[in-house]
Amino acid sequence: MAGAGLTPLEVLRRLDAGPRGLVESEAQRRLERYGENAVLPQRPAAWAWRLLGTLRDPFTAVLLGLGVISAVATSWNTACVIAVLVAVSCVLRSAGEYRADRSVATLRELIATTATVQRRAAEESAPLVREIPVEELVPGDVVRLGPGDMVPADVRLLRADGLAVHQAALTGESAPVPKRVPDTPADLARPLFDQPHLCFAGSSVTAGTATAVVTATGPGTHFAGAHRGVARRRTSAFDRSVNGISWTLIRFMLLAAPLVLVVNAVVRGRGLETLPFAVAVAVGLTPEMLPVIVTTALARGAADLARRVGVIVKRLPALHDMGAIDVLCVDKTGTLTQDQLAVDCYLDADGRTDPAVLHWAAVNSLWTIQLADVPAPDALDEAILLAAESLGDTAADSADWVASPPARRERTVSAVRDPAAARATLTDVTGIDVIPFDPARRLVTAVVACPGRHGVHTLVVKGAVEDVVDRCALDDETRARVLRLAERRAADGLRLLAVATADRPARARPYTPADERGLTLLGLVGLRDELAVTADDALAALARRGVDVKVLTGDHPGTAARVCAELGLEPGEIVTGEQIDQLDDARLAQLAADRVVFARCTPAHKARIVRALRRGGHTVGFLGDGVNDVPAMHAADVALCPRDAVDITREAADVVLADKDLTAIDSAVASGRRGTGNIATYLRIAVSSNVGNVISMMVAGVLLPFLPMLPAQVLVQNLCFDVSQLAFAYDRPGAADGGRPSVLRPYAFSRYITVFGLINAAADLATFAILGLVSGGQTAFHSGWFTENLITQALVMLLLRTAPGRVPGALRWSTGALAAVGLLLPLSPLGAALGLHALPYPYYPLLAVVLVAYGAALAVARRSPLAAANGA
Ligand SMILES: Nc1ncnc2c1ncn2[C@@H]1O[C@H](COP(=O)(O)OP(=O)(O)OP(=O)(O)O)[C@@H](O)[C@H]1O
Repeated sequence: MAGAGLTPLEVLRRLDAGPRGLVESEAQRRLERYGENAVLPQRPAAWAWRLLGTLRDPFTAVLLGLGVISAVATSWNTACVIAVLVAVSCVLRSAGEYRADRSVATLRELIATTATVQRRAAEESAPLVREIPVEELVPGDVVRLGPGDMVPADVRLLRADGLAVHQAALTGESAPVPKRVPDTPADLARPLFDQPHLCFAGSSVTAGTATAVVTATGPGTHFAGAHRGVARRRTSAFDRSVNGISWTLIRFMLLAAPLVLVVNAVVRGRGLETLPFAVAVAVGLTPEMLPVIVTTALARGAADLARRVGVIVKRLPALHDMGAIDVLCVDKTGTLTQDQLAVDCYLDADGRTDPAVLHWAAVNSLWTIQLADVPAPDALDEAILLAAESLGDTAADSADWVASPPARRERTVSAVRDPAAARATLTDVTGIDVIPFDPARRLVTAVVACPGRHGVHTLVVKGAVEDVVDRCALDDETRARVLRLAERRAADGLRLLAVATADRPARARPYTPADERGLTLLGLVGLRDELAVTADDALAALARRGVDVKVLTGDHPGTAARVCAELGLEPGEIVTGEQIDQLDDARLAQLAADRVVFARCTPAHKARIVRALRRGGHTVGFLGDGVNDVPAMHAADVALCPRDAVDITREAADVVLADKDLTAIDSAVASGRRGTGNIATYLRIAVSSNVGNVISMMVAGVLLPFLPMLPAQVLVQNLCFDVSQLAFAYDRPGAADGGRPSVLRPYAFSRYITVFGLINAAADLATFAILGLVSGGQTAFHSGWFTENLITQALVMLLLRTAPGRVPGALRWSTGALAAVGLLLPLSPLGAALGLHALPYPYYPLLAVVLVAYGAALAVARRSPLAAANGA
């Protein structure tokens, strides 16, 4: 970054900006000059690129390879039909992807990230802090950063308190990096990303707060310059199942061609002239419409979810993963509870009501909000200030900051902007410093000066009871008594904080966590957090769908247990963060699978539990709303958050829920299962028919003195079948499919296609027998088998759907058309060009008999356990 060694003032001067922020009209001019602050270009890819992109698909690559082999063997017919096949599948796929991308982009706009910026209406006006879309930021803007914010552009810090940022997307380093405004000139020998006073677009704030000036936006940022794109994702359930099955099929295809060659050579003594036929058989096995079906089925599901329940799916494969989850981990606060807290009690160490405890908690809250420049105050601090005000506590007069939303945020920010005004409301203490809240320490400390106590600074600490008590000078008995008191109150479902203070000689040096020692315990504050209204219904619905819910919280075990019990979730024995630290990965995997509630978890604990569950073979979703949930969200197969979660959480989420309505999760799971059900139906039907055909071709190749079907006929039949199967993207899978997690399992899938493939081959062989009876000629054989093949495939599409009920219109039309092509094409001039012709009349009633028998066999096999193990 040019100017890394400049002082803040020099940077501001160079940017022609000031610490009070830009004037709106100037910001507008700069926006026109520098363009939008979009780190990653949002422009849709051009058609040509989109088409070329579809060639990267493994099925297409194999088809192209087979086309090249055909061309080399001068089998131009086969090569041409393969080229048409590839072209049709690429055009359909890129059209489907274009539509899907457009609808996902529209949905993403609904959850666009904002930045907190300080600007002025006119040169002489007071600065106003407000939220603007990130794209509207310009160089010279003064921005506020707080926990959970994405760093919206490259910035230079003007002020920072306990700031730590996660810049893995830029440096690959997973631990948060502390950032501050150094007292001494910058050390230019340090790498740019290690400079303490610079933060970069693409990183996010994990703790602390800051005010900073924007130095570069959009394409000018280091993130855009490095072309790193978004951080690499872990392999998801989608990758494992759909891609796993694709590769199984590709291996199968690559085996089929040599097998046909060998069988024909050994049995019939045929040489390389069988090559085009062998290639056609391999092509016939390819479910080349799979990518089109996947995109269409998932995009339809995502659009439907957004319309019906306001759920936004940011990545289409995540919808498949929603259908696959069998474990959903949720944090407690703000997810199962409303995070709208109210103070219930304030007690001294002996459990007696003591207003002084609330007073000091309020001092901590007030100065935390003030000094830490938080973009939005914590619900917990708001509740404490409100309670202190109702108690008439002078220190909390400024609880008038806490107005009802949405005015709340605006008012808080303007109060922060004018510290003199805020200080006037505080009659007794003055804030000096703050050590912001950190979910790993579970504490926040405000350092204040009390009137009449010159030369003394008072540390006011509030936080999780165990963590505060650990830092207090207490004898064992008092310590045990306080912890017992906390346990009793937590069992009532209260969220508890301990409050402690300590005096230190006044100093100019900043305070650090090392100063939080030898404290004097004042007592406990208990807060009540109402349950989310939809939480119990949502948990019950998930249980019905076979999804286990686990609660991973930073809160007290007692509070977590009580909340779960109230929601009808049996908490069982609770595991704490401390216990997790004692376990190796294997034991944690076992424990994670068995237990329901995990309390006193740090962000790292939550991520470890999710990883352990995944290693144990579970497909795991994580629903969280706070910055402390982000590592676990990254570790999960699919990450969910409510729409009002902090920026970084929304950025990490794959699925964003409308508001806090948790029942929407059930709709997303159902929709994911529907999409996967349709994909599985396509795969089952396409592949079992194809496998049946390959078996028949092998047998016919051995029995007949000629090729059972010409290569071009195989390929045309395949094309018709593929196109008709696109209708599966619009199918409604059976109700039973929604009752359990839907994962495409290659092994169960292989068994299914073998059984139904054999039934299909049996129908083909019966047809061969009829054809031998009515006409022994090669052309009649080809035509007869062509017709039978398309009609049996239409039949299989109708009979092997998972929902035996009403057939949707798209499927009725496509199967009707497929059967019609099978019957009529041999009679048409196009059929003649393909080497097909009309069949002798006795063939048709005999074919009808085969079709009825085939239908009956399918209906019987469908009810067998083999059909239940359908791979999805
Ligand atoms: N603003 C705060 N000031 C002081 N202590 C806090 C504050 N916020 C949380 N704590 C303490 O830290 C603990 C952990 O908080 P954290 O935010 O990690 O999780 P949580 O909000 O309790 O639960 P969940 O993980 O379910 O969201 C809390 O239980 C509380 O004791």
